[in-house]
Amino acid sequence: MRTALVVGTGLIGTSLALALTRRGVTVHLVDQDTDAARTAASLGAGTTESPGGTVDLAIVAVPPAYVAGTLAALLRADAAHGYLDVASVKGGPRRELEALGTDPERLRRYLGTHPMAGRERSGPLAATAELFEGSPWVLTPARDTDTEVLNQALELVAHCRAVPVVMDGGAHDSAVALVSHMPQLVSTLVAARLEHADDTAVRLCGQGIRDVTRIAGSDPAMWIDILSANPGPVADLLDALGEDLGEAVRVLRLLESAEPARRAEGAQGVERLLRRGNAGRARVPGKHGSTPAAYETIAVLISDRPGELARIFADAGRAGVNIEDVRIEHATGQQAGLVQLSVAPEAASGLAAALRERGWSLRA
Ligand SMILES: NC(=O)c1ccc[n+]([C@@H]2O[C@H](COP(=O)([O-])OP(=O)(O)OC[C@H]3O[C@@H](n4cnc5c(N)ncnc54)[C@H](O)[C@@H]3O)[C@@H](O)[C@H]2O)c1
Ligand SMILES: O=C(O)C(=O)C[C@]1(C(=O)O)C=C[C@@H](O)C=C1
Repeated sequence: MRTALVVGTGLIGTSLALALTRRGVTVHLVDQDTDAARTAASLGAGTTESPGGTVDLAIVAVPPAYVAGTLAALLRADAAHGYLDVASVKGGPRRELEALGTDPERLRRYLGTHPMAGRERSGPLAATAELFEGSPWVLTPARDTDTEVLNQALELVAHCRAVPVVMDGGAHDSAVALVSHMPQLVSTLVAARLEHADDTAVRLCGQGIRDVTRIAGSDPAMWIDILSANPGPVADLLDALGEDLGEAVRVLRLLESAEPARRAEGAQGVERLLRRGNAGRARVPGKHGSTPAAYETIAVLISDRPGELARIFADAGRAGVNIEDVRIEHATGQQAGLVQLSVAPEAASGLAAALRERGWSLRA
């Protein structure tokens, strides 16, 4: 990739533009707020000059509600060879693009992505080139996504030193409901309890409450968009959390009892909740690089036809396997390449069998 167009030069757009510029890519910056684009340029993220032609990759980093409209306009203008967005929800933008009547041939050149890194602050001044380092970056290719665009996305992720994770768009939206959207609301609700709290209590805030409420400082406008695009799964999770809260209240009331047996039952109930929390917390992975995971690699031969890579990812998705990393070797002068898929060891043999069944050739 030699040239890129970044539309939306806030936190995410400017951060990835900084990373691309550092790797020698010429980045053109556009924002409906010209001050934001100028600020990004002054930080060294690229130029506000128009590309004056088709760029290699257009990256749309505007709030979720404006993603489909922005992409549709870029696609109509043939602004780039490949198109990505980075919105926090994936089902909505694609459906909207289809509903806008986007030519299916052009739609193949679009890939929905989502970097799982961010901050509670918005705008170009909050950006850093290192924002995505070691974090997952989800790619959601459709069955017919152009392989070249998928490769461009992998190049972007590599330039940002993030870790590509390939997923189906719907599975992505369910997963982020659990690991991002529900936590945002819970942090918000805990912080909201402080709004009218007594100063004597607020003065005592230590690191615990800072950790729990950091993301409560996020931009409401952005989160209205995100939650509007994923309300059902988040509401279901909060329903379940409400049951846990009910249980927490029940066992705490037991602890208030004068009867030793009821107090003992209460203590056991509290311990159960705390241990479940320990178990959940233990599953939160460190950033890639800090706790390296041992993956197994499956090598698949592909022909140089459009859509081959997207087809492998779709087949892995159907087999229920998450691809943790991917490397592609193109054999020079040959109409073939080798795709190295890294997966969790327990998933490797199942994935190999599923791919063989679907006609793929695996290299030992
Ligand atoms: N903030 C995060 O932690 C985070 C993390 C991952 C992905 N995302 C996603 O990245 C995208 C951008 O988020 P952000 O945090 O950088 O927001 P931001 O508010 O910092 O930046 C958004 C920028 O988009 C511009 N903009 C809005 N509408 C536009 C339009 N129609 N055309 C051109 N520019 C327009 C705004 O002026 C603003 O500068 C969102 O889709 C969000 O879901 C955010
Ligand atoms: O750490 C933060 O402040 C974030 O905003 C990060 C976070 C997240 O929930 O992990 C928030 C929303 C984005 O879609 C992706 C990342």
